[in-house]
Amino acid sequence: MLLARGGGPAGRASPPLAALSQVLRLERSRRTAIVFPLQKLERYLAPGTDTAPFRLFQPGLAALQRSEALFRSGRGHPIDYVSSAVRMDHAPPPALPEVCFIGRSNVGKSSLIRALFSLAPEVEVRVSKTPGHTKKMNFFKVGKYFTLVDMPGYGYRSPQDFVEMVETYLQERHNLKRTFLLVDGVVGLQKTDHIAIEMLEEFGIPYVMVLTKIDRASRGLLLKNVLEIQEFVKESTQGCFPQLFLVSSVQFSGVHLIRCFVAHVTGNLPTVEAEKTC
Ligand SMILES: Nc1nc2c(ncn2[C@@H]2O[C@H](COP(=O)(O)OP(=O)(O)OP(=O)(O)O)[C@@H](O)[C@H]2O)c(=O)[nH]1
Ligand SMILES: [Mg+2]
Repeated sequence: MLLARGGGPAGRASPPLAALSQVLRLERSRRTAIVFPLQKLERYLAPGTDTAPFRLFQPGLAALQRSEALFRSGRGHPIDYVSSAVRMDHAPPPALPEVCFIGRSNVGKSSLIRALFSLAPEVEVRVSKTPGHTKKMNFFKVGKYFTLVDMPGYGYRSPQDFVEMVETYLQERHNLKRTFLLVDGVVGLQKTDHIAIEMLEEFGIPYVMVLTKIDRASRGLLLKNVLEIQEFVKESTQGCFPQLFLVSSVQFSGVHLIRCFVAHVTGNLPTVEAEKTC
């Protein structure tokens, strides 16, 4: 596997904590909060709470570093926006393993993708305060390893052809390895999220839930939402990975772990490494 090193072109600097080397300089507890935000919550749970799903995917430093290298552009390892599509026949050929990010308008899909790509500053990912900003499926190519798709949001001000566009994509995209369903960490699961979950379940598409904007939720609220969703996933879903992922695209918490999970599900990380613990 190619491990590209070095930064992108001069110009935009990477945000603090975008690179593991920056995180490793923090003291231990703060480091855990950034790399494994879900584990950080563990100590506030009542004794006897089932925390096994908190640690299903718990990569070691080598795996985290290997994944980060994939997300760092460099000579011989370009990371590029490829194209936007509203119809499947406009999508790029399904040549590489792919992951996509779906969720309600404004939940933070584009922001998370921007954070994932922060070590490739030449890649532009647009975010906006206004819901309904992303109107097309935006495809990004990470070297010769995988593609990543930023989807328009559902719910408020979603594009009219959303249902047709996204449903068709999910049903037809054979190289799709995992769907990341983003849920707002402050408000928890909403009615429209349940509709999306039903659709993923019905199509038999493997997915994983990501709680976003955790910097905005109090610890109590976050715990409540995490436990509720975890229970729901256990009792009512088949295709959802039992471990929730928590992210703040502003503070960078959870972003390194998602890079690693993307590398893992697209077959770019040896299984043994993904299973090793820190
Ligand atoms: N505090 C905080 N704000 C965030 C975070 N992620 C996104 N936001 C803000 O939420 C708003 C929406 O973010 P986007 O990333 O554009 O959301 P989206 O899901 O792509 O929205 P659509 O394209 O409209 O579907 C922006 O104002 C972001 O700055 C986060 O982790 N923390
Ligand atoms: Mg967007």
